[in-house]
Amino acid sequence: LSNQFCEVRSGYDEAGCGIPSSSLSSKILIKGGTVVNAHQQEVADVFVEDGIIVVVKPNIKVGDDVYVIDASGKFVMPGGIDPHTHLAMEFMSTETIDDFFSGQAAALAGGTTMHIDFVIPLNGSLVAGFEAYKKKAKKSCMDYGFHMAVTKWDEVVSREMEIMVKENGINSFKFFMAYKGSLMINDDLLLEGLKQCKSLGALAMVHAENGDAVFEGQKRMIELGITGPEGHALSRPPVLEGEATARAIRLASFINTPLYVVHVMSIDAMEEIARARKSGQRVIGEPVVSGLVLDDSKLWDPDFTTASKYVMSPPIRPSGHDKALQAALSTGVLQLVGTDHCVFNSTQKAFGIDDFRKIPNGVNGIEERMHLLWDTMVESGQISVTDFVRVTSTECARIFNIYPRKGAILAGSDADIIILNPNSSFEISARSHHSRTDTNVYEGRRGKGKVEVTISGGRVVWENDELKVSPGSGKYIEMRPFSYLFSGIDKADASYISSLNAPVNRFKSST
Ligand SMILES: NC(=O)NCCC(=O)O
Ligand SMILES: [Zn+2]
Ligand SMILES: [Zn+2]
Repeated sequence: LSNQFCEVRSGYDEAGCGIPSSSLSSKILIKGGTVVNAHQQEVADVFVEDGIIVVVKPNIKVGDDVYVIDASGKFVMPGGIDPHTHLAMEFMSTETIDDFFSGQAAALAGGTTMHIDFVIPLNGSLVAGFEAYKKKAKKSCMDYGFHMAVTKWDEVVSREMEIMVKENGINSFKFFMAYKGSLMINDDLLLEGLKQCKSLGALAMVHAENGDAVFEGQKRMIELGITGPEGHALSRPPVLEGEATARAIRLASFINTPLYVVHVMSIDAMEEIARARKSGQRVIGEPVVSGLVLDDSKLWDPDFTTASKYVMSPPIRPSGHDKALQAALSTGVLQLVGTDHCVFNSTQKAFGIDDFRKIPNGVNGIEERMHLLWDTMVESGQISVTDFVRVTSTECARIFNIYPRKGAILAGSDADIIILNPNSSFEISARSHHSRTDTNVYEGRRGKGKVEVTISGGRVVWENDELKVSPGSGKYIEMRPFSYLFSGIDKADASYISSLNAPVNRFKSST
């Protein structure tokens, strides 16, 4: 029954959960673990009360009313923050199978304690989209925030962006450069959006693929009779991701505002980001776990259910891109890791059995991200344990301006904490995962390092392979504008203007 989870409403322990009710105590002491922050690691105890970390130091003494967890030999780390998810998203004529409860329950079982989901406007309206997502998120069992997509442009949308930032706790807007005919925007809109983001101190995010060229590529595949899942990848090659990434970077440079490139899947896109960052531009690159650990080979699998589960955009690339993205993450070219968790079950994927263009795009990852990254990056020696915390949690909190409330094990931070045993191991399967989908793109993967305990908002929600989660216990985390990425932008603008060396109104008549 390991893929079931107990729903616990505060105050009682449902029969069969198997977790001592003392773990529901509002006071927790984590003893003797190695506490890891992005800036340092040290052996210390962590004392939590009423959802907040109260003190971090060695040898804390407590009374009998405290639930004590022995973490010796294990790592005590900030819960993961997934910057990129789609729960209960209406997309490609269907809706993702994980909602804000099942997706978050899966996240908690894998050591992620906060995620930032993308609000999709309703008929272009940001306010209507926000209201709809607020309702969807009522069943949340962990903390969450929102990015907002912008899919059309007029004065109303421009004003709604301001309302989102000033009244609704949103500090990032996503522009889809692909999905022609649905979410896709053009350069004109992107420029307007970048300007408005800059003036509001909000971060512009892009899904970078050339949507017009993808449309052409899809026609080409269909004309060639390539209708299976491999046609998806062949219709949108890396060059189209590189082109759109370069274009978005140059437009952001022209406006002089920071840019965040979501789901960087190819060497082509990564190299554009590397070049821009080398020149001093503020560009953030987010690889997702599928791009880091998978290659495209399974798209050619003779079984449609198997092949179609790998369809996502941008596509999972041929072998070689994965290793290059790992290297870029370990050297700081890319800064944080998301999942783009956007799951459809095999029945939904089968909508595209005759035509890959109808396969709903998206893969799982919210439960698997922390384990796969630990195994792939830390166990292999590519990154340190402190870097693991940085790329899975702290950097996300900094970029979206919620650090050190989130992303740290410090006195005063929210008690979102995981305990990872480096000597234990994990195995991934759709039979045991907590997502509602019936397939898993990481099926059969095993690795070292296991999240044994997850504490969310000061409550033990995952222990002994059992989940104890309650709908409605998650909080909406408002995110303020003008993160560190905006510091100094005004000075750069001023020096740009003085560098123009062009007189104002030089030939304009004074009359
Ligand atoms: N990535 C994907 O295939 N589905 C989710 C929507 C998006 O992020 O583009
Ligand atoms: Zn996208
Ligand atoms: Zn996405």
